Amino acid sequence: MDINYKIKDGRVDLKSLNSSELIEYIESLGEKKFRANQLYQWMHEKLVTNFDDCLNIPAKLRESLKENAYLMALEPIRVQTSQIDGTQKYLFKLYDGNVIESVLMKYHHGNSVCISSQVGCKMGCRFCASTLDGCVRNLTASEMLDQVYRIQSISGERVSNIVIMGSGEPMDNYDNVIKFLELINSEKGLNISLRNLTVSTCGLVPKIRELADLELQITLAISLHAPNDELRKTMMPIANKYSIEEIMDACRYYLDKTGRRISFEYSLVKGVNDTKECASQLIDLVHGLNCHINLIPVNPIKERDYEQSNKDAIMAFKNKLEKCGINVTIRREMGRDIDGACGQLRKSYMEDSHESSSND
Ligand SMILES: C[S@@+](CC[C@H](N)C(=O)[O-])C[C@H]1O[C@@H](n2cnc3c(N)ncnc32)[C@H](O)[C@@H]1O
Ligand code: SF4
Repeated sequence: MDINYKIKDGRVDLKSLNSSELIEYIESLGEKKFRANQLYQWMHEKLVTNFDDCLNIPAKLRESLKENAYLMALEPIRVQTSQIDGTQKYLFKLYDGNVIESVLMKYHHGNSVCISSQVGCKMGCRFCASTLDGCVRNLTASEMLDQVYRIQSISGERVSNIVIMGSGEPMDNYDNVIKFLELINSEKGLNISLRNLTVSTCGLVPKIRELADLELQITLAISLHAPNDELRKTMMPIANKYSIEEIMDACRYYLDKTGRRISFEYSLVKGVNDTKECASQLIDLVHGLNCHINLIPVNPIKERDYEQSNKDAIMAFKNKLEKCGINVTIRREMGRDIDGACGQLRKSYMEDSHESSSND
């Protein structure tokens, strides 16, 4: 696996190392293996953000770690809490000044965190705020982990589900995402079951197949949004590279390998993909596949002209699918009062800071 663990002034990104890599690193400093186990526990179980908080680590080793290694800790710069349902949106500053967003959603079955996988996104989907300024960089495994760790520490809420559905295309940052899955699932860390993890992709077919070969018990969510290639190309540039047929083949492969039901995300846009004809095509497309369809009333962004389908059209679409025995839900809008589509909080923060710096 080609992951660059060096970060910030060439120091080693300790939180991205699994326990055997950490042992190897600590032994390379001339220290005993049990120190690595202690350190792993401080980082991934006790969720410390500072070497000085690792109380049973000798001061000499702490100093050496400060010099040679880096303990990834995101800086929370804004937290918005919904008065309606308690959903919280977090803005975090990264070590290089970039900003990302994550969301904590509270459900009856537990707390779910939606994390970002990249700073921005290069995929260019027309409805999405995350892609408006392109992709700045991939997030490291430690930066993905720390979104969960910080949210759990700040909110005091135990996180049981994670969806990689924030800004970025996880399959475009494949190695770091796989490492994140390994670490978050680690028994020595938060030990979150892979069954409680969802990776959402716009459909990078070769990576879906690579992921299937790992036979992990995670849920694969496909951002489909259109039932035919012609329409999909108007909404998502990736449709020019991979056809829906190729995506469906990859989904069948994923299902064969993992036994996991596939999720499809379908954002309903008024007059674009919410017609009876689209519903019929979608029914034909998923016929016989063990899947679930999540209908999302599109969240309009000011930079684009897409409008949300009206309630009647959404219900008619859902009913048509249901009549054909398809598992379908309409995604509940979480945190409507603090809303903004995914990526919008970051975008408005960037615009505010740009404005205030140009007014200085
Ligand atoms: C932001 S993406 C991140 C994961 C991955 N890149 C993908 O496309 O699946 C997560 C989900 O949010 C959806 N999404 C993005 N912008 C949206 C908007 N304005 N309204 C509704 N859903 C949106 C995407 O289509 C996708 O299903
Ligand atoms: S929907 Fe996903 S793939 Fe498309 S631009 Fe947004 S983050 Fe990227």
